[in-house]
Amino acid sequence: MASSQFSLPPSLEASRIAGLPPSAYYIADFISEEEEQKILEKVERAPKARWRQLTHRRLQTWPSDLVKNTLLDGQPLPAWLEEPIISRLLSVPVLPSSSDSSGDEKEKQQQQHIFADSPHGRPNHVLINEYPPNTGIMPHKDGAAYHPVVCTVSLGSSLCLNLYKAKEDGALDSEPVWRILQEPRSLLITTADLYTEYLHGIDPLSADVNMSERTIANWSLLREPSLYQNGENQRGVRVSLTYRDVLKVSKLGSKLGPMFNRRP
Ligand SMILES: O=C(O)CCC(=O)C(=O)O
Ligand SMILES: [Fe+2]
Repeated sequence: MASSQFSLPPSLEASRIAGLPPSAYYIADFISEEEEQKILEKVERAPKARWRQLTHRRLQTWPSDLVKNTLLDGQPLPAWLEEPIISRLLSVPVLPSSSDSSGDEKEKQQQQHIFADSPHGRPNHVLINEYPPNTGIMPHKDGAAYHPVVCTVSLGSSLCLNLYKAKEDGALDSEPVWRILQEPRSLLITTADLYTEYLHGIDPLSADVNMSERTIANWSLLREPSLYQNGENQRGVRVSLTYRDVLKVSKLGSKLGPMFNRRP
């Protein structure tokens, strides 16, 4: 069987998830099967010390853990997390190209790419989470360390991400307001209100159920909705790569004095 190829939309606008607060985007075939396999191998072969084991889930952080919400400048991201994902991410304009050349500066920037407004103009940090069936992540917000653009590439298996609205008193409705199905090789981008006003989480289930055009926000953007015609998704091991721009990067070298601060 020929392996699948990636396929990008002309602009993110074409991949907007309708019915969600602006802006969330879903691209089903962001990477090819071959690229997916290469990345999964790298994740699995990372040195054991790279993994942090939580009760049910394990994770890796690249290039390093944050210290007080700060990324210590030093190591760049490894090549296998840079290519092809970051350049592909930055190659998709947010808005369709307009024939009107008199567009203002703001509009031009938005046309560039999804990280055009972030402090470093690109993601500088990747969190890798591994979810065997029956594992998930509690509803949470991603907090103040990052620019509010989250790009998640899914590998290995499909599962549903739930979005919750926090009530005035901080309590949480038990039912999600929306569910997004993330297929392997897909890219999900969430920004703005979805970052600041809503929580996201993954239920620890062996299967996602009750899925349909009515209950899954990105149903019309799925690669293979026919796989879920009975409303069910049996989960396998799903690995996610979460790309973000950490706002604060500490120039450790400059604190150590001029000897350490020379750049070739
Ligand atoms: O795996 C995912 O899709 C979500 C991960 C997540 O929410 C996080 O790491 O903050
Ligand atoms: Fe998160």
